[in-house]
Amino acid sequence: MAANNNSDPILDEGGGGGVKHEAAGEAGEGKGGGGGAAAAAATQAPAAMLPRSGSRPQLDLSGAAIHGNLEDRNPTILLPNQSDDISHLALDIGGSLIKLVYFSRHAEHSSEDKRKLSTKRRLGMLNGGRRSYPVLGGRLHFVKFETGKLSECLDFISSKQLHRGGVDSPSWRSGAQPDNIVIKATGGGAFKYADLFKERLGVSLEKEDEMDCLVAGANFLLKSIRHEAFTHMDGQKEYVQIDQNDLFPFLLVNVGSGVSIIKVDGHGKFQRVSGTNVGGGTYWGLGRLMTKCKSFDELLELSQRGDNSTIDMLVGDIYGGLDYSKIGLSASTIASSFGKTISDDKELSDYRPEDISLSLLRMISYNIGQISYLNALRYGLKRIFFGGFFIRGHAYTMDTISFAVNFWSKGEAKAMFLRHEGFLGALGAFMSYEKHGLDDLRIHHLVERFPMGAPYISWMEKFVQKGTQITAPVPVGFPVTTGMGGFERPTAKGDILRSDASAALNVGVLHLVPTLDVFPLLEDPKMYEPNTIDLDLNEYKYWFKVLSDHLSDLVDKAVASEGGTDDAKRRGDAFAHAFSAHLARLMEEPAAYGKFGLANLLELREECLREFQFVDAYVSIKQRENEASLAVLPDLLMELDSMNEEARLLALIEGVLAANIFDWGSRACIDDFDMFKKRMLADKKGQPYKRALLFVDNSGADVVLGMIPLARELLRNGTEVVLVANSLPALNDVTANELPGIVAEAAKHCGILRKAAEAGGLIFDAMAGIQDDLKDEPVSVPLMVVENGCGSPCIDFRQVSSELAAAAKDADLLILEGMGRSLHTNLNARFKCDTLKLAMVKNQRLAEKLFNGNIYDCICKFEPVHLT
Ligand SMILES: Nc1ncnc2c1ncn2[C@@H]1O[C@H](COP(=O)(O)OP(=O)(O)OP(=O)(O)O)[C@@H](O)[C@H]1O
Ligand SMILES: CC(C)(CO)[C@@H](O)C(=O)NCCC(=O)O
Ligand SMILES: [Mn+2]
Repeated sequence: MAANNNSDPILDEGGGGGVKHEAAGEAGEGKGGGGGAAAAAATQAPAAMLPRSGSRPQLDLSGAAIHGNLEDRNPTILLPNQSDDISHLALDIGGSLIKLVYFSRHAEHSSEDKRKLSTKRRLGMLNGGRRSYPVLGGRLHFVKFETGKLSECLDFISSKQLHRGGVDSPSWRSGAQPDNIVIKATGGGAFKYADLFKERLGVSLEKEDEMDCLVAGANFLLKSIRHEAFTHMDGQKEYVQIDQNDLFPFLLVNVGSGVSIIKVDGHGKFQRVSGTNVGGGTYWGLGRLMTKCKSFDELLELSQRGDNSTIDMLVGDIYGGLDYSKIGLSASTIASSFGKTISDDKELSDYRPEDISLSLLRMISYNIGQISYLNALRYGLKRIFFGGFFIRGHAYTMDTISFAVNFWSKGEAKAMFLRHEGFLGALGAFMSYEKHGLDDLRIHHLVERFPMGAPYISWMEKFVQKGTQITAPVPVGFPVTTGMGGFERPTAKGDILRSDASAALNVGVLHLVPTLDVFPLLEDPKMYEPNTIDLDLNEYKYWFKVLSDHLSDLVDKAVASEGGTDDAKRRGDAFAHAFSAHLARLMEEPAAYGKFGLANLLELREECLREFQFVDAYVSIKQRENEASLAVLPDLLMELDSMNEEARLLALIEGVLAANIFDWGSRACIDDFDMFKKRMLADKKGQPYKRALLFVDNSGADVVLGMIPLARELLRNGTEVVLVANSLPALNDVTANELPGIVAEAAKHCGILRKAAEAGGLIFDAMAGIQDDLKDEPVSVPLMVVENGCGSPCIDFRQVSSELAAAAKDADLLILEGMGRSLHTNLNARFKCDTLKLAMVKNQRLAEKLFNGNIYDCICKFEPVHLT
């Protein structure tokens, strides 16, 4: 059988640039193959009815579309942009910046099709009411404006109608004037600008206490976002796993215009213990006066090229170049910030703005770090979280603060930073809306995405023009410490700081998905790590190249999948720019989006396609593959049925692996087949598996000639089979929407499949033209299809669909198939039931790295729970 017949167009080198049509035809010569490639009847739904996930959020398709079976009498019409009329917006109006957090919600797409309902009934999921989730599903967006440009902020709110619940809220569409809209607001501006909001937008600001909000926001982030907090030392960012049971007490330092220092003891339990008026406003204000910079970012950017030793008086300046080691001060330690400017008879204009900016930045950051440490010491606290927009994700600022904390506490206290640094107050204000129920959110309900702002077409054009600007490398300071208390000057990688437009690439949109669950069969969810290999810079470089090389091919496919129209081409262009921008961003800072693994990277690409409204780039390729494979299925089934049980099991597993290990000269790097066979055959007299979850991968030969025949064998043994497929398209992976159609087609050739599919609610009506193969033994166990909650070629078992979680409850066998789900992710994952991981390693580099093996080596890893 051809090695690449279940080729994954991106994950494998072997597969090349696309799904090989011929592969299914070639399958006949192999061990587990059938013959011929005559076209079978189309099995797939037209593109219009494709992905609809109940679990993961959907793209913002702008137009209405029919959902469900087109043949249905009353198909549901989706209004994808529709949202509810709840309060959507909260504000934090500070001395320097206005922060907005707003929520957009997608309507619950009512009618689920018959199949899904029947699956849910079978899985016991229909007993509760419709609103079984305490939290609303939707997205949280984060935006900021300068307080000095308040009217821009008002225009933004007004253009998006955020104060009325969003452009698509019913009240807005019906033109109803909301009479008494109340918006939660915190920060001084909630008092100062209340009248202006009333006047301009007709809304009342409901004031929430600033400190309450800061604490609520920080607690929420630390509780609910997996990679929120990180340390930053010597240019290295490291995410910190927060132990929920050991979070309090901590010190929260919010560095805004001024600095508030708060001791936090629990939810709503805190005390503002100190503060300092030397803060972000000081840096920006003094800096502006002294350097004539026009923006904060310009000032920060200058500092990256500065040398503070021309301005600061160093210990060495005082000690004739020597360290004062007796008290622990190196010659390069700043003895007195700006101290050098006293002795010179120089004017301000004689100093380089770069040097001034750096001196100021160091003075203020160091001072904040030191005061924070003293307060931590005062209350015996070990952890200090720093927020506020003064931090601005700037490496040098964070390093300086960390250095001060580390130096003065002799390593006892730890400075940590928050990805949503400046949004603590606004988030806290947002959380004070009770009806959002955000308190009930758990970590697995949140998915962070990094959209570029599509699908606003006019904006997209701008994006294409600006693409190069955004993708330009952005410098970050990588300061080097010099022993006792000193820093060398930062070495900048370039000369501009990430612009505010692309600063959106730091904080994504938070998707609240209450239907996601932790997979209940994970042995230890706390220890679970989906990604097999850490994406370090080297790995990034490799994947950057793979993904970049493949980009134009993907764009071609995507554009073709949308009919190749001008609009599709434009979107294709925009997608390419957007995805390249993401890659460039991650290359310069792999941890920019939180702790990012290969699974996240691959999902990012799929999400990016969706953002630019490419519903399913591989739709026609998948269709063609399925047809070709279905045409050879009857022959394969016949061949399989002529074998004895043992030979058949081997042929089935090889069929899934899509390789004849011997003919290909490849070996099995992990080969537990005999163990699996023993469990399946020898132990069979005892007890067959009760329920198997089969995680399927690619369309075409992979699913039709690999997984479906394997499913059939399990059914024949009396095992219930649940086929688990993607909720949303990803590459050529088969989706949960497509799979029932494929199974129904396959069932035309096989009584076992047909009976099981009927029992599982996959087939309702007696099908015309069915070939009733009476040789098949009768089975009554059902065959079901459930969605996995993902739109990625990989799977993260911490966040799966509630359907899958329900199906897992009675499962005693998992079969994970394909590189994405059983190699790139989950190779080392342990489950509470027997697990079979099947994959062919279609990537030389990975084969070497993981197994010291070769491309086309195979993995058949069986992990029984009771090794007896
Ligand atoms: N684009 C920007 N414009 C102005 N200041 C910025 C910008 N980006 C970062 N900053 C820094 O962030 C600081 C403001 O941070 P933040 O928004 O957390 O405080 P604030 O809420 O405005 O102030 P306060 O809480 O004291 O009222 C500024 O003083 C400046 O140092
Ligand atoms: C006045 C606030 C709380 C406004 O956000 C802030 O700017 C601040 O904490 N300033 C420092 C004031 C002080 O404690 O000295
Ligand atoms: Mn503030």
